[in-house]
Amino acid sequence: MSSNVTEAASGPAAPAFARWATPNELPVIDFAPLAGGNASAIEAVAREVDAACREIGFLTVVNHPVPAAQIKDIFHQAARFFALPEAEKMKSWMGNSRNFRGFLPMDQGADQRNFAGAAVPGFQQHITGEKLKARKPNRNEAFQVAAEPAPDDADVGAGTPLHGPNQWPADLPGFKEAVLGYHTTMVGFAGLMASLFARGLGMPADYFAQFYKKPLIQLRLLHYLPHKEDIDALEGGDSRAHCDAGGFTMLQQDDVGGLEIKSRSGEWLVVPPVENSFVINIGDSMKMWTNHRYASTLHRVVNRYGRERFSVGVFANPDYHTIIRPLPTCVDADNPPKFDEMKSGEALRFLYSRVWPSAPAPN
Ligand SMILES: O=C(O)CCC(=O)C(=O)O
Ligand SMILES: [Fe+2]
Repeated sequence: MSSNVTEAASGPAAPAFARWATPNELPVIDFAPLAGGNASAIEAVAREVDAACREIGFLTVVNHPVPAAQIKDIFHQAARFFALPEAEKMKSWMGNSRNFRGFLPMDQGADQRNFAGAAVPGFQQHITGEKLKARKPNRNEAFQVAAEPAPDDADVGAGTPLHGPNQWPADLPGFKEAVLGYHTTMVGFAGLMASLFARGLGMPADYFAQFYKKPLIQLRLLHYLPHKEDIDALEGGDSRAHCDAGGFTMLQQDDVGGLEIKSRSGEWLVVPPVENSFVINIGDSMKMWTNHRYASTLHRVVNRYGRERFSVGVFANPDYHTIIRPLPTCVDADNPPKFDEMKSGEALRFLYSRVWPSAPAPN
């Protein structure tokens, strides 16, 4: 694994069809100063994060609080799960869930009969209208979970969308515990990120906490085979390039590489794998919250590297009932509000039901 970005930036593997992002384009931000609790050091980190979010909406974080052993283990768990026979994996098929939990096989899309939720102007524009019809499913297999609800969960009882059970493989000892353990750790890290965003946006550090009380934070294990098709097929109307939908994403990719982000000038930049780092990116919900001050940047994965690739994404979505309105610090005479309000849960349902399979809702 590359030990630093400079090495990756000048490494021999730079593909001809895209190029490595440089640290100027994709900042590498050191979180070590946060550990000391020094107020001005925290502000300085928040300002760096803020600048990256305004500019490209992606950043690489080193010296983050997630234990290296836990990261190693989640990749181990992902490899165990995806190595199961297809029939075993299909026992936890996402299409059996109404909450978009479970196994998503390669190349599988949604069923139009399950489309739900309402479109919001400015949100998930890569799937609105005709673009959705031209879009092919992703060429990866995935396994998705969210928080495990308590037996007496009020939202599950009330039938609130996106709340419900996970689907676990029957015969994979320790898998459920490890995956939920990683989820719990990442909920903590998401809280830290949210406090940095709030500081950078001139809001109280705990501002977002009120919207992350029972957050719909998803964990997605991903497995990609080497890409054989013509790469140009990913560029046009049928691109699987996308902007993330929720607040922000916290990603682990292995040392294969393959995550590419579209620069403002229209170039595809490869995100260099940096050992023990997280890639953090802004999703459409945070773009909306910040009245488009923060960039939600188009990205895709193309595994051009001849070996299988694993990644683990954590999607920090707020509580279902969150109403997103432009933050007061992001609105002024030069930046009038770009929208009135957005119902977070319904907006996420709009996306999920269009890209993933689902069991039909009860009548
Ligand atoms: O696998 C990756 O590196 C990124 C995956 C991704 O963009 C997503 O699942 O939203
Ligand atoms: Fe993404």
